[in-house]
Amino acid sequence: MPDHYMHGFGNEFETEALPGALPQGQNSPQRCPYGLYAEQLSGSPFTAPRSANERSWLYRIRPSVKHTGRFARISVRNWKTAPHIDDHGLPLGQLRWGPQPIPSESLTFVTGMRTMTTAGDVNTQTGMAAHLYHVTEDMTDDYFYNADGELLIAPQMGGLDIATELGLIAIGPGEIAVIPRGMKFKVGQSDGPSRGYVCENYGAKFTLPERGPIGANCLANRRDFKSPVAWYEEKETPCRLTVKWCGGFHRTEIGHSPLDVVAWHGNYAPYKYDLRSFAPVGAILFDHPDPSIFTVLTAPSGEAGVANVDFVIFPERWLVAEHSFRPPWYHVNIMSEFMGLIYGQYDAKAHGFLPGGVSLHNCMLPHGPDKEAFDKASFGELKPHKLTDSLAFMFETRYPQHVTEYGAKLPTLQSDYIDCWRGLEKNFDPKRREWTGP
Ligand SMILES: O=C(O)Cc1cc(O)ccc1O
Repeated sequence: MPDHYMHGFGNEFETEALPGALPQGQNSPQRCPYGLYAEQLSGSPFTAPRSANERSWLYRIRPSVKHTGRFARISVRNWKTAPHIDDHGLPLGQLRWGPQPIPSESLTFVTGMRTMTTAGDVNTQTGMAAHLYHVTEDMTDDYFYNADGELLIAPQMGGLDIATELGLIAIGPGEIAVIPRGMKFKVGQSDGPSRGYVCENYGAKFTLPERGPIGANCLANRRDFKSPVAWYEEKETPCRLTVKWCGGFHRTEIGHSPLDVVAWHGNYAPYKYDLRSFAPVGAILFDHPDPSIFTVLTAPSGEAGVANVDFVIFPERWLVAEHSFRPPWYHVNIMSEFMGLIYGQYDAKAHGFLPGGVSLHNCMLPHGPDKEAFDKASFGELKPHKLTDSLAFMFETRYPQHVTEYGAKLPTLQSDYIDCWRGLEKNFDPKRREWTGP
């Protein structure tokens, strides 16, 4: 199959599904080719600095005003939006959930969204929500857009075909897609039921982190991001468009597909990225560096170095550090960490943290390797070791993450999670500086 993507991050792309559909030399000609309508989709205010200014020009069969009619409010039960604090009574604690079985009921990407945590406030465009999704039904005539934020989608099981206004994106486990705020799309399954994780980012868009002294290469390289070429659906049959707006869901009935963009140019576009193309940089002599070295994408908050949300991965890599405790160290921090596992095992928790599961280490709650990982790392031979079959990730935000009622009541919540640290004993002996074991 030909690669129907254009490579690069934040590029100024140009693409047309019909030859000559893209107006030449101007954005808004008196009459567009093929009788198309010109429309600008702005992801930033007009006046945002050039480096953060994002907009695309869409040449479409009908303007978006024809893709919305009168709205009716609908309920999408388990998709919650910050500020949202449920009174479920779950006490403070480090939390972990096992994976959930794929439900037997019919669920689309929208109705199958289950919010685990919310943080910040959608009304001030700060914060995020962490969701789990289950898809068992395609959104054939159902379309959706999210005015509340962009969606970072990370399948854990089964693939997704995402048809967006700007083109088609296919992703599977190990890949992510990011759908910008305000972009219409629908989701189908590519190989049976799918489940995975979503970060809904209410804040400034995800961008690539600065590399500082690392230089011009490694981590997530721009060329590995892919945006789709133009594609359109000319469908003149009843369709529904659902809009999520400040936490509410609103539906409108239309007589055609809203995915009718025949050509587009600009830098406000959906994209996909294969997490296995991330080039990790790490400790090649000693110690365990801060996990920020594995930041794939960061959504800044306006305060330097303080992310609205970071998307961090823990990929396959070589562990070579000498005389060092190699797994994550014990940690108490201001940021709130939602973690998921796409496949394999995570080195700080070989058991209990399972693919499709979740752990939540909220603001200023201690966490770190379990007893088993501590013992292995403290007494294992420190020869070079390749960490294989492992892909975990973290949505890390400056805002505390509030667990929803749904998350609090899930039967997969592991009430014994705290016990993974129970076996950590007092080893301190003021008379013995060299500690060789219990
Ligand atoms: O395992 C975790 O919970 C996340 C984590 C990873 C790491 O490399 C260092 C600290 C940390 O909290």
